[in-house]
Amino acid sequence: MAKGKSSNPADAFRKAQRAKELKKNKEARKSVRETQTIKRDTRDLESEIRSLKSRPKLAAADKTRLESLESELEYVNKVKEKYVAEHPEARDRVFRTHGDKSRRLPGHEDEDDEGGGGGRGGDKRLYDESGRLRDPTRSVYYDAVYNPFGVPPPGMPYKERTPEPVEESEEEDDSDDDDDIVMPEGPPPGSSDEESDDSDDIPLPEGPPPPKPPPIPSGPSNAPFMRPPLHFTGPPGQGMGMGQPFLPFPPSGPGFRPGMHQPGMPFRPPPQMQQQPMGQPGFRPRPPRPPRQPNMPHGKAPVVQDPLSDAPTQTYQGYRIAKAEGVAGLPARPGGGGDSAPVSGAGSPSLPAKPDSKTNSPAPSAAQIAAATISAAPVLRDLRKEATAFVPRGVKRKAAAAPGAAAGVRVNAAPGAGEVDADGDELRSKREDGPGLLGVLQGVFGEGTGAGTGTGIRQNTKGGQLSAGVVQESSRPFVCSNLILASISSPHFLAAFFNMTSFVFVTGNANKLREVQAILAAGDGGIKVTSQAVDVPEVQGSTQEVALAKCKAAAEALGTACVTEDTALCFEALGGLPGPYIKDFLAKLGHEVLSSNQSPLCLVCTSPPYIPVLLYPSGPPVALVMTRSTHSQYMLTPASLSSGLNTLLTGFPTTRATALCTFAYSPGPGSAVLLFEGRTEGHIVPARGPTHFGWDPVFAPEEGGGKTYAEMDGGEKNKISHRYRALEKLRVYLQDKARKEGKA
Ligand SMILES: O=c1[nH]c(=O)c2ncn([C@@H]3O[C@H](COP(=O)(O)OP(=O)(O)OP(=O)(O)O)[C@@H](O)[C@H]3O)c2[nH]1
Ligand SMILES: [Mg+2]
Repeated sequence: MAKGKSSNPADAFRKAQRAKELKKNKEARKSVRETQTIKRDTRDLESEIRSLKSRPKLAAADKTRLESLESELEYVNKVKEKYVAEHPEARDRVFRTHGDKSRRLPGHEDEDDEGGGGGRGGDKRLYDESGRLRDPTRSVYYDAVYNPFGVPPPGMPYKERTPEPVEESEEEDDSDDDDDIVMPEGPPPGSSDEESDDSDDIPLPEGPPPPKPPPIPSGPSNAPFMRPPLHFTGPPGQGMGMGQPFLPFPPSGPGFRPGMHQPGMPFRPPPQMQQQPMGQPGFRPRPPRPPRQPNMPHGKAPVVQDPLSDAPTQTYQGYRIAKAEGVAGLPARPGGGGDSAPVSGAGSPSLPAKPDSKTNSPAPSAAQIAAATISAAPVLRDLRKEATAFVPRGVKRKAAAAPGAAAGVRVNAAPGAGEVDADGDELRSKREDGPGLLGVLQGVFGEGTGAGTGTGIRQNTKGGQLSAGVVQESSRPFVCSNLILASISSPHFLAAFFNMTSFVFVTGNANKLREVQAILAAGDGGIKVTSQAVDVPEVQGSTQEVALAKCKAAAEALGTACVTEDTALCFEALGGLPGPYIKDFLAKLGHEVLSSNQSPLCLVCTSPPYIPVLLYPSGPPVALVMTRSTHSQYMLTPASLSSGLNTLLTGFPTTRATALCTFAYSPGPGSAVLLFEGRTEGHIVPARGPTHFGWDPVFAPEEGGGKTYAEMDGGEKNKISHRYRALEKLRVYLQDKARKEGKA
């Protein structure tokens, strides 16, 4: 592989294309510059040179300036000479300075001398008597549809666009006409140009000059402004002034203005009116200018946009349109028959179709040519097309795919968010109804009834908003907004609005406290418990007396409201004993010695006959205590009352017992104490189950299905226990009390 060359043929091709393009652009720019140089008017240059030379003494700066001007003039003339050598017929248009009369064709010596001001003749030559521009198409503001008079916007100075070489020559022709200069015989200068896509040079047509234009029918000479026809709708190749009959224009009444298109009548503007009366020698009808294409600058659209050119910038759209329609559709200009108007064959059904080079359509006949009409239909701009000319291709493709969407193919920008309807709007599917906040609250606090009292939540519609009410005794619902509902879960709110209260439970028994908390937690809530261990003396007496004394002492010790609890286990057979003294009994006796889950006790008699005796704890509560009576003999004696709480009832006809719980509430020191009792009936049975809480193993409640308290789990016991029943009464009291206090 050669060094420095790309191994990628695609890259190499791209580079070659790029180089080719750059070269072409460079040549195009060069060509444009040369074109501008060729058409440059050197009179100002020569005038300044003469002025400088006429001075007796030149300063250094003036000398430099003179040299620069001379050098510049020499360069311009050199370029012009070169061009004239290739296009001799263009000599007069190229050399038109005062100092270069020698270079001009005979008969043109006086040209430009009359103008005085040169150039474009000043204001008086710009405007006609009625103050309108003689040639509005030269105005940079000219638009065939929107500004046919070329009037500058308010506050803006009038500016002329830079003419193309061809137009320059026309311009000169026009000025010649204006100056009443008799034109020499021969082809008009304007016919020397040839339209071409390639603007690299100024091609001049070969062959004979075009014939003289046909006579123009006379029109109203007092027409204030006549615009050249916009469209020549004759067959291609037959431009104006090609010997074809020029169709007469419809008569125009006084005050006729371009653009006043009468309905149902094709608009055919009259030919350009010149100051010189038509028909006089020297009069040459101005050839029609090509109509301005939408978004195209005036005049021809050069294929290559020269950034250095002072010509109005041509838009891309204009270039595309010119290339696709205008330039491609321009007829060949045989021999240069003056400026050609774009030919439209497809625009009118009465006109012959434009010949297609691909299909080798025959050339239009004379009849077709004769039937050609000039159309001045306004050029309608497709603004939408213009605006979207630069839309990226990818977007266009998507837009082109849009009809598919109409056929049902839709893009859901939020998949999963839901179905869309025919209009693409999301269909709001009904969500499954959940309990919602209201439902949750109602599940917790109940659903308040309309007129009754009690606590509950119910929906209330007010002002379209979901509200909730708490039905209380007053039957006056508390209405709150959704925002307040959101804060209902706070304990403070619950305590305040649902009569939640708390109390201090004075006890030294952890098992008691645990059960109280569990019972309250399993209930309908609303009561918080804190515990305090206070060593208070327990008096003797009935359960009530003991409970009252205990609570009173606790309240006084604490100096505040409190709750105490006292438990009694009352054996029926013993007249209610141990009752409130069960704690001491339990402490002394404990549980029974034998229990069903213990291994059989093997007793061995050490005296003759030494018969081993196996004793099992089943059967009647017979407990035998083996005592040594002699040194060689052991005796089995009943255990009797000597051991175990459950053995207290041995020999008694009933084992029935009552578990009694008494809660005592003191509102405070010195206040009356309230008692709340709960009872659970059962039997004293041999101990079964865990032994961690008092006499639970030996108490079998009647509702327990034969189980002892100890054999039940916490939940089971707390539903039927003496403590639960007493506590429930206390809760109801405290909540009612709180409600009443809250109400007050
Ligand atoms: O098996 C049991 N199941 C129970 O449900 C239960 N409740 C109380 N007890 C026991 O009965 C005596 C009560 O005496 P008691 O009321 O004076 O209680 P206490 O002194 O332990 O505490 P407190 O007085 O500080 O509250 C104490 O030995 C408690 O252990 C229970 N035993
Ligand atoms: Mg106690």
